[in-house]
Amino acid sequence: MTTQANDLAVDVRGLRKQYGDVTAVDGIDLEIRTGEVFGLLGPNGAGKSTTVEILQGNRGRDAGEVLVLGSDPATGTRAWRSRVGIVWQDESAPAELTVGETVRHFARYYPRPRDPEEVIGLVGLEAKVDSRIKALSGGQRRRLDVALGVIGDPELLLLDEPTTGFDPAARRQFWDLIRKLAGEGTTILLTTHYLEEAENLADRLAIVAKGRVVAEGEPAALRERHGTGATVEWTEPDGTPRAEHTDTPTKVVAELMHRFDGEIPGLLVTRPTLEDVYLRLTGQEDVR
Ligand SMILES: Nc1ncnc2c1ncn2[C@@H]1O[C@H](COP(=O)(O)OP(=O)(O)OP(=O)(O)O)[C@@H](O)[C@H]1O
Repeated sequence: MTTQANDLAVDVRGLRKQYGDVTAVDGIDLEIRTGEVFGLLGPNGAGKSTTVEILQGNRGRDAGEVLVLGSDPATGTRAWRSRVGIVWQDESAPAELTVGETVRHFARYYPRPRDPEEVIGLVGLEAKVDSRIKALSGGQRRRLDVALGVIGDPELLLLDEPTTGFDPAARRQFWDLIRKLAGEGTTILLTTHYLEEAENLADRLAIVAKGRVVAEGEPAALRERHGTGATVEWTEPDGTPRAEHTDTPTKVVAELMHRFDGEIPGLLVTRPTLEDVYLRLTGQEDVR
């Protein structure tokens, strides 16, 4: 099936960005379909933030074609900007203002904003509407950042490492929020270091390493495609644990059955996890 150009919220071909001697983005292609949650997953320094900044129109590029909601971000108009929601890292909203004041204030920048009270509810900050920003926890602060990112009712939301520094409970609450926004039809691009986050949220993801996309697709399909073989583990009669990596696990198990003449002690057959695939593709196998 070919994707129509107008089904794409983001269409990137051959993107390159150099900082002096450092090649941050080395020929990235990306297609993000309207309505999907897309994860850009990769280790530190892979080029994720640079890519997102270029999509936001906040950073120039050295080469490549980039269309975001049909426009080149480098020449994006004010009307285009109002259709793209950006969740800034370390948003510098005035600390003395309350949550309610801040969201209502930002709403005035947009031609067709969402209702501020509804957005505060959406991000789960109803109880904090009269709290000053400086009194919010890190996770609540991040929710406010998302509220400011969606107050203009964007078609596309760009989130750069939205949950870095969250505790596990805050991360899960944040995932619910992203799913809610996706359920309303917002196209979402998020970058993350966390494989679990990408696997839980993303309809499709691209794994980036050293400025290149090394794999792309639905999480389950990536595991299928790149996670070859299986590991068969068992225990020998003298108690020695054994493991064999193989492309034909059924054959190995059949041979073991024959040798043991029935039950195989400690039998375990495992396929590579997406984490194994990710670590291999990003050249981090040794960290396990
Ligand atoms: N303003 C800059 N000036 C010089 N080099 C930069 C600049 N911004 C990023 N880089 C370099 O470009 C490369 C890619 O950085 P980038 O921040 O895009 O990666 P990232 O995948 O977002 O990493 P992280 O997960 O650590 O945020 C890195 O080597 C980084 O040091």
